[in-house]
Amino acid sequence: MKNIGNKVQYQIYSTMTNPDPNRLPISYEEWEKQAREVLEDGPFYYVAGGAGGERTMRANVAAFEQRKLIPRMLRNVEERDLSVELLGYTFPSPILQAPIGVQSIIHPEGELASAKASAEMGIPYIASSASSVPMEKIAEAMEDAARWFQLYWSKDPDVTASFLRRAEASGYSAIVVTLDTPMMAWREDDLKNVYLPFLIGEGVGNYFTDPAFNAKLEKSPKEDPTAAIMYWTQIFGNPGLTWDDISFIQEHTNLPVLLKGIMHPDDAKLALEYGVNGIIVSNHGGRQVDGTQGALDALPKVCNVIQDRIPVLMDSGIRRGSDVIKALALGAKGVLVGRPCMYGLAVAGQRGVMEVLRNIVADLDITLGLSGYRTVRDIDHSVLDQTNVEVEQIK
Ligand SMILES: Cc1cc2nc3c(=O)[nH]c(=O)nc-3n(C[C@H](O)[C@H](O)[C@H](O)COP(=O)(O)O)c2cc1C
Ligand SMILES: O=C(O)C(=O)c1ccccc1
Repeated sequence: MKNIGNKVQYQIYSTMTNPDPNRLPISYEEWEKQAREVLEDGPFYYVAGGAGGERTMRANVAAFEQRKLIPRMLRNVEERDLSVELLGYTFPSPILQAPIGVQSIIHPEGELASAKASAEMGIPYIASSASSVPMEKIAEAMEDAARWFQLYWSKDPDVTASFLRRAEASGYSAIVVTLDTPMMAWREDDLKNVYLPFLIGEGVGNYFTDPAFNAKLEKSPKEDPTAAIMYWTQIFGNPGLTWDDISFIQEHTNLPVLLKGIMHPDDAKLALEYGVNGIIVSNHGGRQVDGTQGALDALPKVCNVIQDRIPVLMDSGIRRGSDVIKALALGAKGVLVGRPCMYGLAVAGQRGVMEVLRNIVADLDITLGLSGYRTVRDIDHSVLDQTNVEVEQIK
């Protein structure tokens, strides 16, 4: 993706004399607005909403607003390179697609469209345990493109072990264990709309095709979907887990294990002690605990603990190129993009997700150069204004 920003800008401006009648939005706000127009209340608020009074969602955005970049001049930024190395793989940019379940409520092609968009762009795709279609179908659609599997750690250990086996067998190259969702949060929009997609059999593609899951049912999910959904609600999450259980995951996979949902520096310390291969600083896009710190604000202390021993990624609030730069400046090695991709999916399926990703990457490339950097690896906290922030947090 060398100088991709200039190429995308040129491509867009070159339609000036011959406008494209099917033009898609550019800004995050416009994508969200158009998604609102095409989705019913239930699905739209399921995606757009957060936990409680949405204070965490606002804190995520505010954290990016509060940090300020100070660009550097005259540093030859003619040839830029966005590539990064993560867990021994080289990726074209530090951007990954966040794991998002139940995409059938957003677009009929769901995960197959978003996964193909990722494959086309070379952007790693993190498939959710709660995908509408089984992980093998996503893998097939992506051919040999980079993909990780996000595990919802089931209360049924046979299901967990089976998911790990299936992910390895279908070519996923890392396991992302999401720790912040052992149960669904108090989500006011969904309660108001009386909307929970799983209860109507959406987002259970991996479970209903799983031999370990089906072995626990008297009748197959096809014969008795209600009983299968009931069993799913019992085993989906496990609030009883502790750090000592991490060994179960490590014993059941040869893939690198990343923990998603780490916010506290003491949990970062535990992640190191328990020998995981990476962490993702995240508050789940403000969908789990209302009133937490913005995820960006949790990064410096976490990175201080980790000291580059394992990669730290982050998500929750990434909307534009400059957000990516701020996250990298505070120690992240990569970032996950969530809702923006889903608004792209709602508005225009695979093409929509591709354009959302392409535009964030293009914006990142241009903003990187204009800030005085040729590669994302060169970014550090010196690009940030240190006034009015807790300087001691930034190392
Ligand atoms: C509709 C929706 C479904 C999600 N499903 C999952 C999931 O299945 N697994 C998971 O680990 N995170 C899930 N997330 C959280 C995302 O992976 C990510 O942490 C979050 O969206 C990042 O914040 P952002 O939307 O502000 O970019 C979901 C988020 C949304 C919006
Ligand atoms: O809605 C979510 O945020 C989420 O993570 C989830 C949880 C279970 C199934 C699907 C998505």
